Amino acid sequence: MDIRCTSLEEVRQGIDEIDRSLVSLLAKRGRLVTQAAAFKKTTDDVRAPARVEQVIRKVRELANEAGGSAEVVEQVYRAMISAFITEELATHAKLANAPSAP
Ligand SMILES: O=C(O)C(=O)C[C@]1(C(=O)O)C=C[C@@H](O)C=C1
Repeated sequence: MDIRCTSLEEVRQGIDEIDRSLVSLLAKRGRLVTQAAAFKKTTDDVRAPARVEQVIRKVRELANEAGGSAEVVEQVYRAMISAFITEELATHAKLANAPSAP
């Protein structure tokens, strides 16, 4: 059960606390996405549109189960994955240009 806030300050304290957790989880997710680049051959593999749609379907379900907005969660996830794809493409390009081990 969510705590009922009695002031805007209390609301913002709650939001700040959640942001701390979210940013930490985003950093952790980012490190996993970076590792994914090493397992992919082409830039199409990096973009993996079918996987993106699978993730979106899943997080919409999770949002509904949690009593949140599936629309908001989808928008947030599409923006987030787009940023991670940019980062993963950069990692993929670096790996492709790196000299291979003897
Ligand atoms: O699942 C992958 O293959 C990933 O690289 C992760 C991820 C994601 O952020 O969820 C990122 C890039 C792809 O477009 C698909 C999904």
